[in-house]
Amino acid sequence: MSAETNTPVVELRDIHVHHRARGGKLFAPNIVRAVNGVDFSVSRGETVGIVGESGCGKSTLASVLVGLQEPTSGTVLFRGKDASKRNAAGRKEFGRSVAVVFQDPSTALNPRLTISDILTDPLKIHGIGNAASRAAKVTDLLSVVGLPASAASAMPNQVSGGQRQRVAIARALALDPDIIVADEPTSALDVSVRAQVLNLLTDLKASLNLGMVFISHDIQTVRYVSDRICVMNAGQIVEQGTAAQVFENPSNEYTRTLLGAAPSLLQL
Ligand SMILES: Nc1ncnc2c1ncn2[C@@H]1O[C@H](COP(=O)(O)OP(=O)(O)OP(=O)(O)O)[C@@H](O)[C@H]1O
Repeated sequence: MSAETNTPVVELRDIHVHHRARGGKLFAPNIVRAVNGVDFSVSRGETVGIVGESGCGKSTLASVLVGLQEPTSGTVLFRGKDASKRNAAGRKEFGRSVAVVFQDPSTALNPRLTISDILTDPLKIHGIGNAASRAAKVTDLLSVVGLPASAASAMPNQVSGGQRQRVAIARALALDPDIIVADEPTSALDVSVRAQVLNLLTDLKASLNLGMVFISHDIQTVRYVSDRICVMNAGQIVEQGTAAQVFENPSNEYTRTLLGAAPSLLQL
């Protein structure tokens, strides 16, 4: 891990992601501008919230941030260097440094692997350690996310939804990342465990000095965890600032609409 806190680990410059949608014609396809000119950065030690309604491009932006999706145009910088110009080792380093936690742990975890195998896989893929050190790492990871060591031998469907999301978080931590991108990490969970998982993420971010990108449609949840908030609408970041700035003095009409429609943390 890098000790620097202020240099962005990932920086996006004028990112566009366009998808071909259904319909249209061969020479006149329907184009969805899922992300439409976004500048964004995240450093260690900060939580950046991305909030916006369903379909505004949050998940597409997340997949560019973690290197799963190539933008149609624009530049992704990883530790200050153009990620697209990195060699295989550099791309592997990107994958190691920026981890992702998806919305639904039931689909994000391989149901045929034990939890131990799920946590060991990233270490094997990156050639880290031997059998003994990996087993010790699994025990460590489980403890960090508040699960007993005995969970290692369980299958994902033998633990609760909240525990499964803890396993997904442990997997994200396996390679000692700089940044965790959490895409609606509590939305698929029972209301009763949402706050626990949210608190786990914020505690881990603080204790490990991680950078976190927290993506949600719920502006109150984003406010609870974020140092800085980006409001997204129709593929663009229409407002950004500290939680206080965005909540107390929103400059954009869309932000005011979101705030007006915001339910509350009671939904957690
Ligand atoms: N592979 C794809 N092909 C075509 N259109 C896509 C594709 N992926 C996303 N889109 C479209 O791009 C837009 C942005 O989608 P995206 O999933 O990034 O939004 P989101 O804010 O994360 O929404 P949600 O919270 O519902 O996932 C939507 O209109 C979506 O239908």
